[in-house]
Amino acid sequence: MLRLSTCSRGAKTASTLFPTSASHIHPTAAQIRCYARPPKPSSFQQPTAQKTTFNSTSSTTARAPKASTTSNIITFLTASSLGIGAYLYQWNQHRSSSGAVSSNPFDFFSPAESLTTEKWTPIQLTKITKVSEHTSLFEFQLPSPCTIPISSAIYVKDDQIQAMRAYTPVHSVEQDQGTVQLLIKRYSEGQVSRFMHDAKEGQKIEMRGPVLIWPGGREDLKQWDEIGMIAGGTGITAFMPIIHSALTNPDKKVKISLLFASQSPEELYFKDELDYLVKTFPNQLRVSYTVDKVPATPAAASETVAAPSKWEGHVGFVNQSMLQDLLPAPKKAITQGDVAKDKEKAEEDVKKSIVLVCGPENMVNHVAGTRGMSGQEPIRGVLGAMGYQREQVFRFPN
Ligand SMILES: Cc1cc2nc3c(=O)[nH]c(=O)nc-3n(C[C@H](O)[C@H](O)[C@H](O)COP(=O)(O)OP(=O)(O)OC[C@H]3O[C@@H](n4cnc5c(N)ncnc54)[C@H](O)[C@@H]3O)c2cc1C
Repeated sequence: MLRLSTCSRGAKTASTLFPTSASHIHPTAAQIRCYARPPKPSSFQQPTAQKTTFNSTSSTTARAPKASTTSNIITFLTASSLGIGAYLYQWNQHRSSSGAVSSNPFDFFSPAESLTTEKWTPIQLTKITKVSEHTSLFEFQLPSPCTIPISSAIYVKDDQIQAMRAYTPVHSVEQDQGTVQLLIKRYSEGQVSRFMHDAKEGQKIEMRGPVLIWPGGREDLKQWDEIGMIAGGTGITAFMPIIHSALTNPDKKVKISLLFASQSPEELYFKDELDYLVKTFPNQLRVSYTVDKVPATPAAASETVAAPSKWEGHVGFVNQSMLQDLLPAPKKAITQGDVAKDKEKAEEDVKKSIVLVCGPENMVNHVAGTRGMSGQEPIRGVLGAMGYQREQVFRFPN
């Protein structure tokens, strides 16, 4: 069964889509700090103009001790409106200096909501970068800094038709961050992906989350010696933060091997970054690529597409020969017949390596068999034929 508890402001437990029955991973309930930070009143400098006005108002009152009740009320109302005016002025000063997105000056009393699982929040789309013919990177400015856990998803809503879809933040880190980037591929019949590709910079998009998909934070990763990854197309978004987290962890050098499959070289997103990381961490990271097809002629290739003569990766759908020297080997299955000691050893063995699969449904089905609603269906497909068991494979939802 899927657990969908909430992550909310004030350091509550992360939401998770991770199956609670999965025995091979121990979700450590990553704490998500995702909260609004209203400006502190004490940090505001009272503008000189208002100070003068306040002084003159109070001195007027002091010089008229016998003023009537009516004039006292007028004085009080004047002072109050000047006070509110001063506050609004200060708020605007603060907004323009901090770059905060909220347009509500009374957020001082009711803080600006940041991204939360509890409700839809309009988040400003600040930048769109085209990365291939059908795919763009969308950057959003959060109303206030928020920790987006590694391997989490954010829901995006097309509010015209009330449809929502999950997307994986590409550069999530284990610290407060002010922006979120989503890599979204446009499908010609797709509702939310078309809505996003029609969106304009400056527009606000309704979002909800983050929801933890797999515990891939620095502490969680330490339990593994080796992680194998098979990504299909935009499925690479789930793996980029895990790779960064593993490579920058000084406490444990987890080995990572990745097979990245895409339709064409152009759709091998972040390839330059991955190649750079392989050169920088040659003992820790291995990456291999496969594409459905390479462009027929060099002339057919765009500037960003590798010409056929330059293509050195595999061609074709994921198969055993692409995986067998790359991934951590399949572990011995634990059977009822195992004596307690062997079972313990086999369980320990299984814990040390895992294979993650993320991509479009067809690709995941081909590689590991259908995940089913629970994500717990037996491993079939290419990995099943190679002897991988359910305990050693995690199929990301798609
Ligand atoms: C946890 C999670 C994380 C995800 N992260 C990302 C991400 O980072 N980037 C990203 O682009 N997508 C991601 N997805 C997929 C995304 O949620 C949507 O399913 C996708 O954008 C299509 O939505 P749509 O509304 O445009 O299409 P829909 O209206 O749902 O589908 C309409 C038609 O579009 C086509 N279509 C839809 N999806 C696919 C597909 N995957 N492959 C081939 N054809 C398809 C089919 O023809 C389908 O019939 C993620 C999904 C999950 C569950």
